[in-house]
Amino acid sequence: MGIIERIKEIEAEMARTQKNKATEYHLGQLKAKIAKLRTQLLEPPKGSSAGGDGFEVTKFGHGRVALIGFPSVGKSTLLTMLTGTHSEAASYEFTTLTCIPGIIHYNDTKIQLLDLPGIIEGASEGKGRGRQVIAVAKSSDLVLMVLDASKSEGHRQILTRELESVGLRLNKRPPQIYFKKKKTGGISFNSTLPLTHVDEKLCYQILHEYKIHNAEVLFREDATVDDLIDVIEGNRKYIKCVYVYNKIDVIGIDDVDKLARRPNSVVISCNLKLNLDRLLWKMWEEMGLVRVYTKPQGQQPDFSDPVVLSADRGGCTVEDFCNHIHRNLIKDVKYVLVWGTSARHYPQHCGLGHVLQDEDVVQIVKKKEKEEGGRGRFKSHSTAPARISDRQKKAPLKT
Ligand SMILES: Nc1nc2c(ncn2[C@@H]2O[C@H](COP(=O)(O)OP(=O)(O)OP(=O)(O)O)[C@@H](O)[C@H]2O)c(=O)[nH]1
Ligand SMILES: [K+]
Ligand SMILES: [Mg+2]
Repeated sequence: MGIIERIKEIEAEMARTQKNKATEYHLGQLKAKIAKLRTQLLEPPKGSSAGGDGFEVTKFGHGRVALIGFPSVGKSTLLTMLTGTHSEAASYEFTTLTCIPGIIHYNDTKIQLLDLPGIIEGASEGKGRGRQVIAVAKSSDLVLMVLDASKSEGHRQILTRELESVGLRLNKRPPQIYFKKKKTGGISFNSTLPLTHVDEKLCYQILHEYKIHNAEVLFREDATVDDLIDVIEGNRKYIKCVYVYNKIDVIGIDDVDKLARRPNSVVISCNLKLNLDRLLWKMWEEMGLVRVYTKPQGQQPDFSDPVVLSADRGGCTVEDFCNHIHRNLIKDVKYVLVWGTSARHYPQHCGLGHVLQDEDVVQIVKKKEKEEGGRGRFKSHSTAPARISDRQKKAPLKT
């Protein structure tokens, strides 16, 4: 029996099983069995080469965004509108067959947008090009789930399920469960609060299913069995997702209004060029990019060329910023001067641990500069940056 058939069989058994206190342990065990099989399913078949199907696109820019959706919802039309790169669009399904990259220039940053083939129910099991598409989604910083505003809401659920079943978690944070495998000592199970979904016995049973007999488990929130399995599997990918309802030109205003009010959703029409600026803004917000402008001593910063940091990718501290410029820079840094929203006063003298915010301006003061020149600390940074964003204007500038 193949893996997919085994998953189907266990799912059928779960559907047959009544949910109550007595069956809770059995159901938990079945869930763990399915999770293990799904992980097996994700492993590339032996002897298969990774290349050749047109899906390998090199990462480019400051972030990667993937367009995921059913066929003919308007993904390619959207890529063409936002990036200027042409991607074939047509009224028949599966027009797009590979991964097509484009670049969005926004707020002095470059964001890679990827057009992908449509996916259908069963994609996670290999239907269509589902597996490849989902692999690209996993490599992204943000998923734009494109939906046809005139079609049923069921599409969103089906897509979410497909992505979930291969370990993608949309708009969720990792469960607050500490889990560490040990060599000896048995299983220690603790929680910092009363638990309503999982007890010690259930936890043991799940761990047993994974043949784990020595481990430390600490629940820091009232997590579920599924959360526990996610933590044990350890290969889950937590990605932000914006739901993009396209084709609002073909539905009534009341329906548009309802969709627009859903969380993490943006309504657009590619045909009428409606609300695309709002979509870009939302995309930018969700990516959480932090632009930092470097100010050479005595000069103005180059406001067209920021160092772009992100909490998800490497962090936003002064140390991350320095490492971004040059890997050996850090040992020469004495302190930095910061102008911008992260600074309490302008300029603020900050150490390596200081967390920078979007549109901060940073001047690096090196150890030897001070020693060699013997210049006064305050004279050396006498020029304040000329362009300061509206948010930064709230505090006065030192010159
Ligand atoms: N009414 C309306 N039609 C649209 C809109 N955007 C795209 N379309 C049409 O929808 C059809 C499908 O568009 P595509 O961009 O090819 O859709 P896709 O999601 O890339 O499709 P596949 O590549 O086949 O998965 C085309 O006929 C588009 O002209 C829109 O805002 N409103
Ligand atoms: K199409
Ligand atoms: Mg397409």
